[in-house]
Amino acid sequence: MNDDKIISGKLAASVLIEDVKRETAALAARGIKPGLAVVMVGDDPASTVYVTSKGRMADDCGFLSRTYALDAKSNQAEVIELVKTLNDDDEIHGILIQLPLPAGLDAERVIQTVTPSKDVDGFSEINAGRLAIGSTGSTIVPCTPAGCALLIQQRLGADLSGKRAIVIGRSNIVGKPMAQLLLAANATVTIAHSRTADLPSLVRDADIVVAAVGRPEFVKGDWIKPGALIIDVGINRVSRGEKKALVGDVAYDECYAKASAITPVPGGVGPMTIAMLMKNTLEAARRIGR
Ligand SMILES: Nc1nc(=O)c2c([nH]1)NC[C@@H]1CN(c3ccc(C(=O)N[C@@H](CCC(=O)O)C(=O)O)cc3)C=[N+]21
Repeated sequence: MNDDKIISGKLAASVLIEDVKRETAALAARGIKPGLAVVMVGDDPASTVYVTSKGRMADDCGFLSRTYALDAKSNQAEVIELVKTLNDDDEIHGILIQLPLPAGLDAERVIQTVTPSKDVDGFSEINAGRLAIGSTGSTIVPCTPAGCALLIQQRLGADLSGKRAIVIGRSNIVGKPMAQLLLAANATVTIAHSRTADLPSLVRDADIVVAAVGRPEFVKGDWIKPGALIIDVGINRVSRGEKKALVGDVAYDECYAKASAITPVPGGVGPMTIAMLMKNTLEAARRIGR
């Protein structure tokens, strides 16, 4: 079971978490305890699971962890009010608005209410803009693409000069920031999406494939250039006969056969997302400095 073609996000995440724990203990000596607030509206079962595991991980790291579970019928003003209160709360260094928000709430407005220094998801205009202009320093990078970039770097090195990457998906949460990170690492980047023509032929040119489309087993093995590195961001719950299974956005077995390396689902990108959230919260606490 030691297949080095499989990129274990689970393992890489546990290494990151050990770092975070050590650095959190060191910050405690300066009287700083990172505080993470997760705001969830409604009771979507998948969101409940994610929020619980984020809270547990924050506790594990030695953070202050607070979860706000608001009623599904909360109105815009109530949610905004809570976010503003957290912006001003000295115990809180990171604020995460669990997505999706119920229809009827303006998610974009809620997200943009989070003060950029506490925006540990990296979704604010300031953090997205800093990433886009290649600003180093205080940018907070969205957790999922940051985790993917680290996995890519661990396999291929920090400099992707001469490599072609394709990002399938153009969301603000994954696709766009992922493309920025690949570009910053000198890759030649294509962003594909639902309106892209002849996706298979674009994928066939790519040395790095990042699939973030949200469609189960969408990327096929015969699209993959032999030796490509595949990062599967998808998490799709599907029925397999009687059973339920978790599958990614790539058809795993056939893509595995062609790839030099591939992330599994589960145990790939998911755990890296949570680890990066902890890292972003620690970093926010260190910068805020109280
Ligand atoms: N503001 C915001 N930020 C997010 O980062 C965010 C969000 N909203 N909304 C929902 C998505 C989803 N997400 C996951 C994180 C970890 C796993 C994870 O650790 N998955 C495990 C187990 C999966 C399972 O068994 O369900 C794995 O892939 O191995 C999955 C999904 C973060 N999200």
